[in-house]
Amino acid sequence: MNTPSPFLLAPNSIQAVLLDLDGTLINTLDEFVAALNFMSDAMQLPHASPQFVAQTIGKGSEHLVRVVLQMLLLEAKQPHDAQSIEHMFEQAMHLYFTGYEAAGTSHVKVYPGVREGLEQIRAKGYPMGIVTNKPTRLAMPLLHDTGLARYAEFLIAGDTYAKRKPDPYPLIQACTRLQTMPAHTLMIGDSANDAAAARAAQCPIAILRYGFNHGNPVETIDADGYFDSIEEIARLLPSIG
Ligand SMILES: O=C(O)COP(=O)(O)O
Ligand SMILES: [Mg+2]
Repeated sequence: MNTPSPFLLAPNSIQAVLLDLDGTLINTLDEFVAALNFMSDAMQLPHASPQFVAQTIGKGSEHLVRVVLQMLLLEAKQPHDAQSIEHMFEQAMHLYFTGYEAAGTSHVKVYPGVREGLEQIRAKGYPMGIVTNKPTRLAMPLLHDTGLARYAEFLIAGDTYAKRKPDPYPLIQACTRLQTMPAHTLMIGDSANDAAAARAAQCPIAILRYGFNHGNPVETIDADGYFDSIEEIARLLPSIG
């Protein structure tokens, strides 16, 4: 851990940038909580705490809904087995999407330094792509309504391929689309999930300190550097355009 960092030692080897979405560009904790509360109300379950939601974000919607549902059933002392959970899971996913879409995008918070950083990265000549575990139907409106879509050449979402982060597959596909070698493609994320995918794809990985790292301190992530904003990362990258 914290061994020599290809990115920090050689920022001039970078030719393109990949961006995670939740916890990196935008903070949609309130939308996650609202969607899960909508689901809970319809299923007559208690509400999950925002803290529990924050530490469960980042591995895709199915993971979030499954873990929260299991936790709430235990809390409500509702008898359940693997089969009844599967049945309820389908209904829960449907309610979760309805709740998330009803929450809208008008209150979504773009983290400080994101717009400035992406503007600089683009001005310096780096093509960018987004690789998130969020499903396309939730990610696309967020990118358009926040105005962040204009910075990315493409969106690879949690349902674009059968495999998602921490699998390296979406990052390797992203490099193919950008026509850059993984070793020259910097991944910027907020969680151990992003770092595991980047390490396996052999992309350098920069981690933001402000996101959601499954409830663990960011310094426990095997990464090439930890940063307070995307603008700070942008300043390290030389102009290539
Ligand atoms: O788990 C999610 O829904 C999103 O996660 P990501 O944008 O951090 O990949
Ligand atoms: Mg994230």
